[in-house]
Amino acid sequence: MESFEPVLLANIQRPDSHTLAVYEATGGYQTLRRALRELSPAQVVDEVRRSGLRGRGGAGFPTGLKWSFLPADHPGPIYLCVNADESEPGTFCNRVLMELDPHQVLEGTILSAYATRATTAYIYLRYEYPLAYRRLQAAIDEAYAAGYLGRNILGSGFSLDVYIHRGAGAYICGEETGLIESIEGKRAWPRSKPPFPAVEGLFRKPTVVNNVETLACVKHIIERGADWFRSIGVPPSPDDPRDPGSFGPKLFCISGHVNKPGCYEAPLGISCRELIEKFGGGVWKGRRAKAVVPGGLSTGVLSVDELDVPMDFVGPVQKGCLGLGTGGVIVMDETYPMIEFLHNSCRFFAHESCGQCTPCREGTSWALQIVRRIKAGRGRLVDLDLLLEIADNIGIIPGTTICGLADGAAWPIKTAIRKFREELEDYIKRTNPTGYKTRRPVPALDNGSPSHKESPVSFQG
Ligand SMILES: NC(=O)c1ccc[n+]([C@@H]2O[C@H](COP(=O)([O-])OP(=O)(O)OC[C@H]3O[C@@H](n4cnc5c(N)ncnc54)[C@H](O)[C@@H]3O)[C@@H](O)[C@H]2O)c1
Ligand SMILES: Cc1cc2nc3c(=O)[nH]c(=O)nc-3n(C[C@H](O)[C@H](O)[C@H](O)COP(=O)(O)O)c2cc1C
Ligand code: SF4
Repeated sequence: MESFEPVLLANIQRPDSHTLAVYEATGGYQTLRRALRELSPAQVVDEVRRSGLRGRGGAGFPTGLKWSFLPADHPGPIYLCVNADESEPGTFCNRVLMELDPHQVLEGTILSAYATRATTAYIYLRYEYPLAYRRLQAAIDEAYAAGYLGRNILGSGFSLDVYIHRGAGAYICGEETGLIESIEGKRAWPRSKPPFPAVEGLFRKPTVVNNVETLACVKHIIERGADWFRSIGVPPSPDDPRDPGSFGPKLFCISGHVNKPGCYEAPLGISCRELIEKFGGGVWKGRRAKAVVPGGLSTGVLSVDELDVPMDFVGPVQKGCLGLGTGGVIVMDETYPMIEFLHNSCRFFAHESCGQCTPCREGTSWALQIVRRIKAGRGRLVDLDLLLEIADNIGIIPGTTICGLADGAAWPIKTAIRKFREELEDYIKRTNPTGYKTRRPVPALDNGSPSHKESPVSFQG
C-alpha cells in the first residue's frame, strides 16, 4: 500500500483535467492510437482477460470472460452500453471519473468497443448528474473533432458513435436489462436471464454492458499490460478454486460519519479499517464506528469487530455481506441507532422495487411496514424473525425473482438483524414495554396511502 500510486485518479487534480488539451498533454489517446495500429480486437480481449479485471459495477464478473461470450460470427450490429446510472446509495466514483476525467472514460470505452466489435456505444447516465452530462458531452464533441470518434477512427478502419442517454431517475434503470429496456424507450423492467445481454441485449442484438470504472481500467490495462494490472491487488485464494483473484486498483467512496468523506483510490484488498482511518480521516468527533456498509447499501453491514476485512471480492462475503459491491463505504458511528439503518434501507428498496415479481414487490413493502411499526414503538420480538424470513426468501439467490434488486433489499435486513439483534431487541422492549412479547398479529400503521385505506388489514389477534 505504501508504494501505491493512483492510476484512475492520477489526473483529477490538474486544472481543467476534463479537457482534451490536458488529457492529451498527459499522454491521453496514445494507448488508443497504438492499439488500433498494433493490436487486433482479439488481442485486446485477450489482454483484458489475462489481467483478471472484474466488473466494478458491483457483481465482479470477469470482464474478458463476459466479452468472450459475444457470438463470434454475429453479423452485427453489436452494442456497448456504458453503465453510468450509479444509483447505489453510498456510491459516487463513476461521477468523479466522468466529471473530472471524461476522456479517460471515453478512451476506455473506445478501446472496449474496438475489442468487442461494437459500432455504437450508449452511455446510460444517471439523470441527477448534470455536470457529468455537460462534461461528457463536451468530451465526446472534442473526441469527434479530433478523430477519436466517428468514421474510420485515426485511419484504422474502425468506426464508433457514442451517444449519451440520460437516465430515468430510478434505481432499477442501472440493472443492465432494465437499462437496455430504458434505452429502447420502455419502462425499465428487468428481463429474465438467460439470455444474458452478451447474447441478446439492446434491440435484441449482442450487447456488452460495463460500468464506467471497468472501462476506465481497460485503458490502463492496454497501456501498461495485464501483468502490471495483476501486480496490484490480491491473488486467487488457494483455499477457494472458484476465486479468480481481485486484481487492480479500485475506487472507494467513503461517506457517513467520517472526517474526510470522498472518493479515494487504493489497491483491492486494502482493509476496511485502513480505508476509514487513512483515507476517511477516522470516525468523526473522535467516536468509534458501530457499523459500516462495505460496498453500497445492497451489500449489508459489517460490525465494528469486522473492520479488518480485506476489501476484495471475497472479504465482505466471508463476513456475511452480499459482496464487495461498488466499494461505497458508509460509516455509522456508535451513537447511530440500527433501527434507523433498517428503516432507511427498507424504505429505499420498497420505493425502488419495479413491482414485476411478487416476492420482491410484496416482500419489500411488508418489510417496510414491519420496520415502520417497530420504529413507531409497536414492535414485537418475533418481528425480527419475520423480517429474516422475508429476507431469506426474496432474490435471485433463493431463486424467486427476476433481478438482483431483491437480494440487495435482503442483505441489509439479514446482516443488521444477525449482527445487531441485541440492540434491536432492546429497542423493541424499551419502546413497547407492554406488547413486545406478544406473538399475536398487530395492525400495520396507516401509511396514508389510498390503497392501504381501502383495504385495511384486519388482524384481531
Ligand atoms: N453501481 C451501482 O450503482 C449499483 C447499483 C445497484 C446494484 N449494484 C450492484 O449490482 C450487483 C448485481 O449486478 P447483476 O445483477 O448485474 O449481477 P450478475 O451477477 O447477474 O451479472 C454481472 C454481469 O455479468 C454478466 N454475466 C453473469 N453471468 C453471465 C453469463 N452466464 N453469461 C454472460 N454474462 C454473464 C451479466 O450480464 C452482468 O453484466 C450487486 O452486487 C450490486 O453491488 C450496483
Ligand atoms: C437493481 C440493480 C441496479 C444496478 N445498478 C447499477 C448501476 O447503477 N451501475 C452499474 O454499473 N451496475 C449496476 N448494476 C449491475 C449491472 O446489472 C451490471 O452487473 C453491471 O453494469 C455490469 O458491469 P461490470 O461488469 O463492468 O460491473 C445494478 C444491478 C442491480 C441488480
Ligand atoms: S426483483 Fe424486484 S426490482 Fe427486480 S424485476 Fe423483480 S420486482 Fe422488479
